[in-house]
Amino acid sequence: MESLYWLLVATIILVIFILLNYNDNRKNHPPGPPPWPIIGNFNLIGPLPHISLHNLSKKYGKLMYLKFGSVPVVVVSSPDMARQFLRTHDHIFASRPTTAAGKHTTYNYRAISWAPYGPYWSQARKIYLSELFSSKRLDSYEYIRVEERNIFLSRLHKMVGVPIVLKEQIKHSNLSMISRILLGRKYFSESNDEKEIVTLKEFQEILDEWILLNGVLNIGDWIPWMEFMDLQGYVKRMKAMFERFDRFNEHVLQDHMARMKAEKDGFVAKDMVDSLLKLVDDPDLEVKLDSDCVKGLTQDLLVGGTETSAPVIEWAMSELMKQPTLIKKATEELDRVIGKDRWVDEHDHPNLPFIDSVIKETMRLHPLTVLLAPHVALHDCKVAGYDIAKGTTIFINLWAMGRNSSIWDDPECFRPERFLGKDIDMKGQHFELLPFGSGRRMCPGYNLGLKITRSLLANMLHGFDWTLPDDMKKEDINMDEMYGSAITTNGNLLCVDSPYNFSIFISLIFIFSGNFQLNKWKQLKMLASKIYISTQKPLRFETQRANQMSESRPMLHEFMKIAVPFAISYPATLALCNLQGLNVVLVRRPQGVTSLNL
Ligand code: HEM
Repeated sequence: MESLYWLLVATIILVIFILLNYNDNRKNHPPGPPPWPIIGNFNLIGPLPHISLHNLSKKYGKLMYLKFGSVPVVVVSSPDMARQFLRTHDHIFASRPTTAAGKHTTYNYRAISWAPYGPYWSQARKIYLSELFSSKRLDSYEYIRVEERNIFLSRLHKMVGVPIVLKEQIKHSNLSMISRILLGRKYFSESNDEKEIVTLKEFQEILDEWILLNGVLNIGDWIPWMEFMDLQGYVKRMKAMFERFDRFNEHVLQDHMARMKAEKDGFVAKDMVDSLLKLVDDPDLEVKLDSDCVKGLTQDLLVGGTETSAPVIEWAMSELMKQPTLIKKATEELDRVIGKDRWVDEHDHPNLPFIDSVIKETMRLHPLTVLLAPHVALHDCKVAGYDIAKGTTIFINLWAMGRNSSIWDDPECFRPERFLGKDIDMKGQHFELLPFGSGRRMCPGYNLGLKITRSLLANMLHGFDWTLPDDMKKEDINMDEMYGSAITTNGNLLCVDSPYNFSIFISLIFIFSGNFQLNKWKQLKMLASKIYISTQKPLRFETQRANQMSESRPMLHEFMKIAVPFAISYPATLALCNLQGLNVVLVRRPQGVTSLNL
């Protein structure tokens, strides 16, 4: 009797499934595996979905049709098909699906990353372009990138010989850079002395959690009637993470609003939040902005600017450490083009084709967003003769495209030389390499992302030798992927070895007049640090008046903290100080001078 009951239930489910799929089955879909009732093809998707989909595409082809739960999904695994979706029919596929992440972690789709295609999204992209990503704006923030780059390099100097998790150091630098550009200053504390609303560690935890939760396959998004159960617990985590993120965003907003209120008509926008706030009452805007929009749009950039370059650089370094000959080639190029007496600047990048090829090769084998961000069809459409229904989610499998042997020779091998002399850029024009996507939804921050990535990677290679910790071999480098909206490694340990390249001398002249309150030792430390993080060019500071002196003191204190260990412990350093008037020359040579000469 009981078995008859279960047979009846199974038959009813089957009939409902057949009826629901009747219309669907009459369509000319791309090939794909047959779906199961309720779960669709979820049974074929493992913990790294891009790899499962890559394996399936070997059987079903470059355009593949699946069901994730009840949602139709098309997976694209070739450049010619990617072109169809991101260029030929871009206007149809420029929207995003509705997801729990969009609702619970981006102020109900007010951040543009999950915003549906439409007036709000297009207005926000225009604001981004004019306020942040235009060449003029990007140039105006170059000084911040240079300052933060130097602080990053000086932090590395301090860590000589100590195994570090590189990714964390780079994220720290990215976060500092992007916070200063967007928020005007860092709103997180880096040491116990500072009191901010979050510590660096807490803020990084929030961002990491955001990245993870915005990339997961949340069952409720695909099987809507199961949404309330939150089977994987992701929605609960989203809400908890968002509460912390919003507390931070709200604090930043209130801080900016207070200045705006205090300065009234004299208020001048100094950063992105200011610019957005000024637009809140703009009657000319097609879609009105409220404070959640300001927070959502700022949050998008904070995440995009912080959680992107770090994994790319970490992948690049992990690959390079496996092939030391590549590091040699990169440093030869840097020595030849940059020389040994300065850091690499942004305007040098066009002259560093090998470094550029390393970045392209990294993005080919380890694209950050392996399946791009999901796109969704706004209308029914035909692509390559197949029917694609309104509401279908499109995944462009960049990971599979990077491993396609009909496009790339020996695709599993990390070989930057393959890009040398080839006209393949990363700006969405060459569909075999789309790390930033292409078309309307392409990453708006690609230029900034590339500037930061190139600059940090080139200077890390230019300024330091890199080794693995003592007990580690090349084979032990962890290349396992951690899934999220950005794919990253587990965080390899690397050692910053000796500072590498600089046989140059640096001269620095401080001329102070008036009474200098700090003792001589502090002065020396200050100098050393200033010299240390300088761009290796002769540098001249003149401070004529006491008030100017006090203005520069906090900055000098900061330098001091950074450089003490370097100045006193680094053998190839000579500092000559004339402490009356503080006239200093510091010389560093790898094989030359061996003591710190006071
Ligand atoms: C190496 C660095 C970066 C990589 C590889 C990268 C990659 C991507 C990709 C693949 C997309 C999705 C494109 C699509 O849906 O077709 C995207 C979107 C986005 N990126 Fe980036 N990105 C980087 C840096 C940045 C930076 C520095 C920012 C901002 C400061 C940023 C902000 C955004 C935003 C706001 C979107 C959403 C755009 C939209 O939906 O219209 N990204 N990024």
